[in-house]
Amino acid sequence: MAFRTKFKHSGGVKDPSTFSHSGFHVGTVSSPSSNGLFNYSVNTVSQSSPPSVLAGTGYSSLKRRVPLCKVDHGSVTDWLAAMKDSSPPRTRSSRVDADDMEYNNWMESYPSALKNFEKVLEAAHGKRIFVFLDYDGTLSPIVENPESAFMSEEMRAAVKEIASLFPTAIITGRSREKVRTFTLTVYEFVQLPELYYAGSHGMDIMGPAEGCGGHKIQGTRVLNDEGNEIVMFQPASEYTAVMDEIFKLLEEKASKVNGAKVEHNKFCVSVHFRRVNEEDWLHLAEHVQQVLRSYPNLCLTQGRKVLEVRPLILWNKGKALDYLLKAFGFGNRSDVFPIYIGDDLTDEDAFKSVARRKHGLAILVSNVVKDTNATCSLRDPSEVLEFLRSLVKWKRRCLSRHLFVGSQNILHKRAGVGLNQPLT
Ligand SMILES: O=P(O)(O)OC[C@H]1O[C@H](O[C@H]2O[C@H](CO)[C@@H](O)[C@H](O)[C@H]2O)[C@H](O)[C@@H](O)[C@@H]1O
Repeated sequence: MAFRTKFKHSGGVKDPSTFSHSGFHVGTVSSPSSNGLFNYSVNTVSQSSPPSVLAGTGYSSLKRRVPLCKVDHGSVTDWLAAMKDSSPPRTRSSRVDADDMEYNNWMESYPSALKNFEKVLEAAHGKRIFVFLDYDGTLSPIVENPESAFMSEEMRAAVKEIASLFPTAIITGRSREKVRTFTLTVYEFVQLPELYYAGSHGMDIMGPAEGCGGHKIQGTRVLNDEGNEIVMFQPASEYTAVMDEIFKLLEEKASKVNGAKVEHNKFCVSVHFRRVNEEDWLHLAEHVQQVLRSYPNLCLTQGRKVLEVRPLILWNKGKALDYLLKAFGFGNRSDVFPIYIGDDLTDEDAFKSVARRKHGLAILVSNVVKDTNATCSLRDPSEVLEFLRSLVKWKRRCLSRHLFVGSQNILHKRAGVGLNQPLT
């Protein structure tokens, strides 16, 4: 079974693989292979055919189209509309029946990866699984204060086990390196040295140094604390100073808006509006837009109640996933099976990257209806935990079966019996 999606992208975009981010763009994207102009208007995700993942579970057409990407400086009211679009005001507990029905219909198109776990295994059969995890909203629940988004000990234990069985990386908007003493890095939240980390939405990668088919991958080789060679790759390294500058400007502007919070995530500055009254959102957006006007080489993307300013380069979580697979030595292999789990707009680039591959699984974490390039879903981090545990259990079963067959063969050999003959 192939885990691939076929989506129609509208808004004048021919090749979704060329998107740089899911978000607003301010200015143009420079690409070495283009004339520097990368013009498109609105990237919407819509479905024209059912995703083939977990085929047979049925399909209900979802007519709604939600813009994922607003391009050009646009009017600030467009920004505001998108801020509201991506911030469903109600929680599931307070949703009315009609919404539940809509959600159930949606689940037919994006079936639960947990309820269909056997099908997941079937699809992954004989392939090498790589696990990619987003952090906020995937491993940790969304909370009011970004500094308190801790993952549970159970989740940490499950991720640790996953990493002992599959190459595993965290791809997050958070900072990988310490930028400010009082801001926690993603590593300080996860605390697992056995993982690889890509911070700043994939723009700050610490990955394995194996390379693909003997070819060296881009990046600087360094030794980690365990003495292993790793590779560091920062495609936006020349933006370090400008990001420091923009952080200061945005922090100053945001201080005028009650509840706004600005986070320095190294190659991305996040302006949080979760604790800002809705009537002040426009005010905040205006401030951000005003600052950005003087920085045509930066762009704005959007996450869960957060506006994120980042370098305008052709790099995103999807590119980071591709880079890491290459770094693991599996860039061009057809037997790789990446599993990517994420909850946010910025994860859509990674979902697209998985969809472009022959095999793999893109899982959206959501308990509300969302347009997405993922092929299946999990409701919330507690289901992510269950899914990871199932994966661990299954892999352990496979390994012990292997071990059992291996030891049987040794016994057969010792007894001088043919390998396929039963021992009497
Ligand atoms: O790529 P991710 O790992 O999902 O990180 C994206 C952003 O996540 C954080 O913000 C989000 O989670 C906060 C804590 O639950 C929540 O308060 C906020 O509203 C969300 O947007 C993080 O603070 C950002 O720096 C990340 O870029």
